[in-house]
Amino acid sequence: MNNYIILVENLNYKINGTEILKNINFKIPEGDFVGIVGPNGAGKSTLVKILIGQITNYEGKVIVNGKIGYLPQTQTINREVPINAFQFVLMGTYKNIKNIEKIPEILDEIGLSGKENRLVGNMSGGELQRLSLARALISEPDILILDEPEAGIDQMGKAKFYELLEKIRSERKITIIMISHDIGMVFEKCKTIMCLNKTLHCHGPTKEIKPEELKVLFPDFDLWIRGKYHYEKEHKNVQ
Ligand SMILES: Nc1ncnc2c1ncn2[C@@H]1O[C@H](COP(=O)(O)OP(=O)(O)OP(=O)(O)O)[C@@H](O)[C@H]1O
Repeated sequence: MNNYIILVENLNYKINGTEILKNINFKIPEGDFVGIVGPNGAGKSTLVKILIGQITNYEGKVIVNGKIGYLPQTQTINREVPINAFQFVLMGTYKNIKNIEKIPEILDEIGLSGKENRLVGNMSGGELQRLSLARALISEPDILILDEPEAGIDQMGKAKFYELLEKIRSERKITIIMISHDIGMVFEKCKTIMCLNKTLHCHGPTKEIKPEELKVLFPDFDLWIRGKYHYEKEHKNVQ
């Protein structure tokens, strides 16, 4: 595969002599929707910090062929800061203040049309997640990277958010990389799965990865699979 938007070769990263990531190799093609799964402490957030340039003292080759929009976990957002939705999205314009004109359009795209004046502190977890998405999109990224977008959102909010992500991916033709602990949703929504536990345990198209392959990494995996079937049975036709 020659066409890639991200290339990682022989990546190794240690903290105080402890191996955090070991000999990681992968390519991500343009337009992919990748779910990164792995147990707690597997190195998922560390890998993302390397991709977004927050960690630089690694060994190996990391090439990113595009602009990244990053969504941190919603819980890291300080709701006490008295700003409204418009001002929150404005933060994402960073070096390109001209994009300010696109804020109403982007709020419309993420389903918060006309909510410019709503205080961020009064928003639900799901609304805040979508607003973070707007903040990341305002810089018109080629790659969207999300860290556990399901954290703090109820099941229905999650399903809607994943549908929105898929719509944005296909309409804007961007690449999405998402860390997730929701294996059921990852199997359902992502095109590709990357399973990390210090080394890259497996990486490939979702339909070619067997849930059993992930069992060794997730002791309570059966629970997640049951959750997936519950979702399919109970909520499939709910909009
Ligand atoms: N600044 C740091 N100093 C020491 N150890 C660290 C530091 N940052 C991360 N680690 C360690 O690196 C390992 C990987 O952490 P990381 O946060 O990348 O895992 P993760 O897969 O994202 O975990 P989780 O699913 O729990 O968020 C963990 O063992 C963690 O304790």
